[in-house]
Amino acid sequence: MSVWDVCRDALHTTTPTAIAIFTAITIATLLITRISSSSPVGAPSIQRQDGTSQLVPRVPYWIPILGHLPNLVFNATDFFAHLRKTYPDGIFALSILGKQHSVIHTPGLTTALIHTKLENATFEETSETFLQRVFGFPTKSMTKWYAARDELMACYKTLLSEPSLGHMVDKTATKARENIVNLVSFAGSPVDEMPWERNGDIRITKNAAGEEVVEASLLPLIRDFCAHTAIPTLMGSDFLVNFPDFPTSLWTLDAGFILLATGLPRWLPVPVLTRAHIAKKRNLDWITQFERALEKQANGQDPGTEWRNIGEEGDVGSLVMARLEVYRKHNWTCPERAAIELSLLWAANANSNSLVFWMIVRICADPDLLTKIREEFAPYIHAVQPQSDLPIPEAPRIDKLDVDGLCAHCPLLKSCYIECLRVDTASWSFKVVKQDFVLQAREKEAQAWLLRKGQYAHAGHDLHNMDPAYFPEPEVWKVERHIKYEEAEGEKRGVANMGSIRPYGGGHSMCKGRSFAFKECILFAAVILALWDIEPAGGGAWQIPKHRRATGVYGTGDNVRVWLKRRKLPPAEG
Ligand code: HEM
Repeated sequence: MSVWDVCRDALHTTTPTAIAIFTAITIATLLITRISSSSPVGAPSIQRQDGTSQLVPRVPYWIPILGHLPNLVFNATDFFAHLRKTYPDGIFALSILGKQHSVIHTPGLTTALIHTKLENATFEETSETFLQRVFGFPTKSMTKWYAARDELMACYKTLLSEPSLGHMVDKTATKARENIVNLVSFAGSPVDEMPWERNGDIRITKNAAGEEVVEASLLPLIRDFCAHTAIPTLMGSDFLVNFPDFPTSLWTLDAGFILLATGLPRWLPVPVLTRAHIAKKRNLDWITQFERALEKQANGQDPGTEWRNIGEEGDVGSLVMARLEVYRKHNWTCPERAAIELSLLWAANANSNSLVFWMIVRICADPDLLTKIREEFAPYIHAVQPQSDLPIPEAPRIDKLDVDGLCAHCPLLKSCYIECLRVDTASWSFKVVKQDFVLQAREKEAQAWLLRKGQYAHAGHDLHNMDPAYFPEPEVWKVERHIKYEEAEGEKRGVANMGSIRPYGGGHSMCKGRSFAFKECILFAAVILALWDIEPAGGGAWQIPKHRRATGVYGTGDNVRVWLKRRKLPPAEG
């Protein structure tokens, strides 16, 4: 007898009285849950003696245990927009699977949370869970992790400060200059395509004017172009030559990030999860081979012909080289090292590359803005068309590229970057509360809130970014929002800055790649727009693609098909 037969028989044999009792119990349970869940979190006995700190207001819910989980699964965006309005003081508490989660959405409280002392609240447990479940760090090696953690963290100064940051940016710029002429190669056959074209479903066709154009899917094309251009800066020039499918496998892991983070086993029949497990293993194998080659090189042995550049001064980036010393000092195995580097490569690509995609879409969708941006960056990036008598024209060439100038003197381009971080990014900072503590913004007479041990605290940066109290018409992408004009030397100069937007989190766990991310996003957007004309496939107006939630910068499920053609450039002199 099937389960269905059992249920049908049960329904037939159930008396109307039993159904009435069941319905009454269900309604009573829902009502009791709704009423009992509407008091503040925690017992009144823990209210502070001075009576100044309040318990976090709890959002009522109907279903025991699940709490607000259904709201998050089915309608998170509207649910949070409603809560932001209902709790204008900037904090409310949700219940999910019996755990209390306080969510913060005002800048003052966010600053207080991200700068709170580590003994009050910390992100570390969560990042360790990610390290093990998503990036494959062996659980049995955690003591090694604790012993080396501070030294490994200290290596991040190479990402944040000069001269190493400048070297990274220079290397990325050199590679970008080289690669951008073949953003699409017009090769006509998959074997001859550039590695970043392979996921872009490339076709050569003609536009209405009869010009040859390449039709491509924009998100995979941009994402892979950025990955193939920036990863050598961290991992050296051999890594992607040996493992050209690494970025594709990284996106597969990224698509299953949340499922991997839950710790669900590999054998569960969930295709995204299975693919993510396979991708994780493949990526770890590849990075382990890289680590073995680095180790051989460090021991004065031959790493093999496929790693011929690994020993060149400056080929592998300073962060990876600095960490190599720590790994060797603490006797880490190559698979242990690989997990840490996989987490770095994910962090370095998952957000920036999609952000460049959004910048290109938003700028190209507004032809006036595109013209102004090209005028703005013209003094810092210049490309020419070399003349030739041959029937096939030579590839264009960037003869000037000044990344510092692009970053410092192009407020409109910078404001595009900031507006995309506001609209197209949904990062949250997340902490586990380790002991009861009072959270209070620094403004005068700000309300103090009591957070309790064992709860979770989240700063929902996107809730603030979409708050009409701070950003009028928040859902509209407006580039001018972040620019202020100042008088300097008799001239009006625009200056763009982040204001209260915090896409990189803050405090102890703040993004370590933020300075590099800013420079590479500006660089990539500028080189793409300087050399290429991009329009929707088939012509016509752009449709802004719909967001699909990701871990930070949004992705999209829409296939944005575009036509790309080389811009008409001035002839090279001489
Ligand atoms: C637009 C691009 C990027 C965005 C929006 C972004 C955002 C973030 C966020 C929100 C965090 C967590 C912060 C917190 O918990 O408070 C983070 C962590 C991190 N990011 Fe980024 N990131 C970007 C690019 C990069 C790049 C290019 C790199 C490396 C080159 C990088 C390296 C890291 C690292 C190593 C961490 C972990 C920090 C830690 O555990 O202490 N990120 N990022």
